[in-house]
Parts: sequence; C-alpha cells; structure tokens
Amino acid sequence: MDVIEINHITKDYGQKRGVFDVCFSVKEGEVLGFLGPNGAGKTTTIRQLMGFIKPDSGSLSILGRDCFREAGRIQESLGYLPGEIAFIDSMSGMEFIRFVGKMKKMKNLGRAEELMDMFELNPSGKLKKMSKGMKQKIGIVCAFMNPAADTFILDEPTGGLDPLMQNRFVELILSEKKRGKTILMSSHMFEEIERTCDRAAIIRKGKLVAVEEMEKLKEGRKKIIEVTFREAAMAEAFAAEVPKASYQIGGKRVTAEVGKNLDSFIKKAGAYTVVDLELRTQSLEEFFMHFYGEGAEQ
Ligand SMILES: Nc1ncnc2c1ncn2[C@@H]1O[C@H](COP(=O)(O)OP(=O)(O)OP(=O)(O)O)[C@@H](O)[C@H]1O
Repeated sequence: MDVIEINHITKDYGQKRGVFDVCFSVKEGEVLGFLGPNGAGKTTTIRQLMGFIKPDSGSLSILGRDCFREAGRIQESLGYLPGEIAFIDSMSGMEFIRFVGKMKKMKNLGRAEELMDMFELNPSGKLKKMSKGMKQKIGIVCAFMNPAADTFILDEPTGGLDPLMQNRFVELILSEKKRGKTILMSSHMFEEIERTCDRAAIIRKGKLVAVEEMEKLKEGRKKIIEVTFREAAMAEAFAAEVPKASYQIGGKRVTAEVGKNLDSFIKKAGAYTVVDLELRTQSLEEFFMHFYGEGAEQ
C-alpha cells in the first residue's frame, strides 16, 4: 500500500524554478531517500506534503488524506523535521520540547527522554545559545517523540551532526523501520541513504529523473581499476589500447572503468610491467553524479 502519494505536482516559481510534474510514492514500511543537488526542488516538494504550500496542479496525499486540505489531521500521526527549524529563541531546549509535546497533545515525554539519551543531548540551555548540531538534535527529538506517529518526513535530517551522531541517526531510522514506520527523507549524505533506504527518488532541476531500488542502484555502480606501470611510456601505450581509460600525461598510472571487459583489460596490462594494481567500487556519490550531471534527462 502507498502511504505517501505525490501525483504529478507542479509548483512553478518562474524562471524554471520550482517542481514540474513530480510523481512518486512511498510504500507502507518503506524508507525512501529523496536526493538531488541544491535547489533541485526537494524542500519545495516536502513543503507541499506538509500542506504549507498548495501545488499549482496535481495532488498529494498521506494515508488517503489530501495534504493541503487535511494537513491538520495528517499531522496528528506525522513526524516532521524541517530543513531549517524556526525556534522560539528565548526558550530553553527543554521548554521547546515540552511546548511541541503539548501541541502534539502528548501525555508524557518518555520517548523524548529516550531520544535525548540516544543523541546525548542536554536541552537545558537557551536555544539561541545552542550550536547548529544541538538544534538539529532537538529537531530530531521533536520529529520522533510521538510514539503514535506512523509516517515521517525529514528534510536533511543530519545537517550539522558529527559522524558519531550521524551513526546514531542511522540506527534510529533502522529501528523505526523495524517498527513498520514509513519514512521519506531528503539528504545529501550518500552513506546514510545507502545504509537506510529501500529506494531512492532522484530530482534534478525540478524534475524527477529516477526512482530506483537501492539494491539496483548499488549493482549499477561501476568498478574502477587503477594500474601503475613501471614507465610512463608503458602507461601511455596501454591507455591508448583501452577505451574509457584515463591517463595523466607523464604519469605511470592508468585509471579505467571495468565491467565485463575485466579479463581483456588484465591481459592487455600484462603485456607491460605492472608495479601496482588497485580495484575499487564506484562510490554511491560518484554513481549519482551521472543522474545529477548534464544530459541526465535522457
Ligand atoms: N517561495 C519561493 N519563491 C520563489 N522561488 C522559490 C521559492 N521557494 C523555492 N524557490 C526556488 O525553487 C527551487 C527549488 O528550491 P528547493 O528549496 O526546493 O530546493 P532543494 O532541493 O530543497 O535544495 P537544497 O538542497 O539547497 O535545500 C530553487 O531554485 C529555489 O530558489
């Protein structure tokens, strides 16, 4: 069953800004990563899901309710983490968490306490004196504090968090996923997407360019081979024989993408004196650049 449905939405801000005919859905119990470069339209899409802005055309729904008309009802069982959180600066972190708890009509803050422990957050200080990372932790606590929430929408959830806390965040997502929660999250962090998501939706210049199973994206990554020869002349001669090989002028190293051609690549290299050989898999980030780059619409 699709929990979050985005049906051909367009929000046109002019000068090719906005989102155009975006269409995808998030299934029950799925974690979907929403990826794209700066200004691609991730936040614009998320704001429409939250009912903050109305699409020019198309529609969005969460659990069958229209995101714009029924935003209030939807939010009762939704956890939301905005990209930029508007805090009431005069409050302490704890006062803010209590305030959000009250808005969510929560009877106790047990889950919030657990999350504060998990993220090693001391919320007693004033918000205006808190670092970006601390504020982000407060945002995470507020987004996940309602145990009754079944759907989560997270806009750049780990912005400002250090690597240790990014790891805690990945653990939190995996545990919520185990509980069957449905999660849509936008991110620039390829590692956290790779570790948490079932599928990824990729947006570029306001248009969706791909929605793919994570496993399939991982399989699609190329292998990169780097061979170092004894002499630069050997590297040059070898690079000329291999399509898609890159060779730095004057260098001894040749870098190439390999797939089915691995065997012929090795045999050709074997005709020269090889002093070092390295094989690595393209990172997810390198792989996504192919969707982000020029000509990605094709
Ligand atoms: N209220 C608005 N009025 C005019 N243009 C807007 C408005 N909101 C967003 N835009 C433009 O729409 C485009 C998409 O912006 P959006 O914030 O959705 O991108 P994003 O993918 O979330 O990027 P980032 O990763 O930088 O947050 C940008 O060109 C932005 O300048």
